[in-house]
Amino acid sequence: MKKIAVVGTGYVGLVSGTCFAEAGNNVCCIDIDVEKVEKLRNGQITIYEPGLEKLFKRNVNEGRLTFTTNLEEGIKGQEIIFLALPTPPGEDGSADLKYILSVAAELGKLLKHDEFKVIVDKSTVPVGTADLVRKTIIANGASPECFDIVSNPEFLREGVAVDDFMKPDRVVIGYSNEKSKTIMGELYAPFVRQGNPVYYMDERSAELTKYAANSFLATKITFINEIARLCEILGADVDMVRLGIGSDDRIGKRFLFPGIGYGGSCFPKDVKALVKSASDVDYNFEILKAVMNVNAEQKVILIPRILEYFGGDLSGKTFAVWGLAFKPNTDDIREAPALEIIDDLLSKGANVVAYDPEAMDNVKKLYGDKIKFSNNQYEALHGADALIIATEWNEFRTPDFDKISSLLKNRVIFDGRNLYALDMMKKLNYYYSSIGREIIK
Ligand SMILES: NC(=O)c1ccc[n+]([C@@H]2O[C@H](COP(=O)([O-])OP(=O)(O)OC[C@H]3O[C@@H](n4cnc5c(N)ncnc54)[C@H](O)[C@@H]3O)[C@@H](O)[C@H]2O)c1
Ligand SMILES: O=c1ccn([C@@H]2O[C@H](COP(=O)(O)OP(=O)(O)O[C@H]3O[C@H](CO)[C@@H](O)[C@H](O)[C@H]3O)[C@@H](O)[C@H]2O)c(=O)[nH]1
Repeated sequence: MKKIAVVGTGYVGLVSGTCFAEAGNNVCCIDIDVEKVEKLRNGQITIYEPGLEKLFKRNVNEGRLTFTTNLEEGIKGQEIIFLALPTPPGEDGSADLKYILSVAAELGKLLKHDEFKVIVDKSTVPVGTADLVRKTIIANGASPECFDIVSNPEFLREGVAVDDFMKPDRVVIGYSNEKSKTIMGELYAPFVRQGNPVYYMDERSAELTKYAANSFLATKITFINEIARLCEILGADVDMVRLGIGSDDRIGKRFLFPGIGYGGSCFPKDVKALVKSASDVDYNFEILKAVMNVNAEQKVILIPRILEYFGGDLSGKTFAVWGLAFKPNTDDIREAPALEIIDDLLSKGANVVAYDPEAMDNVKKLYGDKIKFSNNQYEALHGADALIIATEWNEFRTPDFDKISSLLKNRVIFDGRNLYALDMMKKLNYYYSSIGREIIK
């Protein structure tokens, strides 16, 4: 059993804190957001993540998982301190380290000379941050003997975060001190029983591993999105091409689904930050610059198609939008393609009625009454001129097409996630435009 503090109780902090507690550790999560901590203390979960609530409630009830807003109280007696703080893009695209460094400065004042604590960067941070955190802590009064820094990037995906955390493909630990390596190895032992590796490496390699992983996956998605564009021009079907290449182990089937671009809180900001890190050392990361440009176009690739279908004028038209979250099984709308599509439609004078199983509350906070929200996927279709599918929630995969046809003004679907078979859409007599496939007219 380890005694752990997790500073920052957002997505990563809450998932990792809960999963560490589930493995029998004593975990105190710290956040400056008073309202959030109050809810969590009362056993109320603050994010939608399948499978998390049950573990969260069990560990809160059994006293292994506690919450506070007070850093000093939260780290008291804890041997490992995780930093799960935001690293949003700054104005120049670089990861903004203000949250990490302000907590590091506070820790410098709080660390006691007669205790040893391992301070772990769980946030996604640029190469050199471990050094910077170490220097900041020392500059604020802590002696170098009373702490060590470890870089332990997190690879969980939203929507399947509990599984990703409990059974990680790999754990990456960047360290410079044998004592910390042993402590981290003991902490992760229950999570790597599946035989998956723990890679121990230097801190700088661990920091770069995280950016390289996300940037590679964003590149893979962007590659298939460009193949999809080519398929449309050449009359090929991207879903066939995807299967044809994905069954080669060297390429792999995963993360090869074409769509309306990658979004979320990680890929967009991490690709941008790696390009900036590279340019800071005079390296021009050309592939990633292209990835960013292609993805920006991909997010709104449906708009010219919609315009063309409606003869260039969307004013007064009403669009039903299914899916607002950046991907299914989450309520997260950060950098969601749906929002860019909605903004574009509104700017062209169209009306939007949206439905998402989990993300509507978050969108309401941003849009107020600029768009309408419906109680279920079918209600959104009443009198709409077309349906736009932006997120591949399971419940959109096999809908009642009779119902859709009776509710929509026209049988028109723009599908950003390739949910339906072309043959079926032909039979149902729809105008159906998807990504990298024939348009059914
Ligand atoms: N979301 C993901 O799926 C994911 C996965 C892997 C890695 N990451 C990385 O993990 C880091 C955290 O991401 P997130 O999505 O959990 O962020 P988040 O925005 O959901 O949560 C961050 C939390 O930190 C809190 N906070 C801010 N300043 C604080 C302070 N001084 N003291 C205590 N708490 C403070 C905020 O109130 C918030 O609750 C980022 O670097 C991100 O890139 C995220
Ligand atoms: O074949 C695919 C797979 C994903 N996406 C899109 O890519 C984005 C990101 O998806 P996903 O990676 O599943 O979600 P995240 O929760 O953002 O997870 C990514 O970002 C996290 C934060 O760094 C990392 O920890 C994870 O390993 C990494 O997968 C979403 O918009 C998806 O719609 C596609 O378009 N096609």
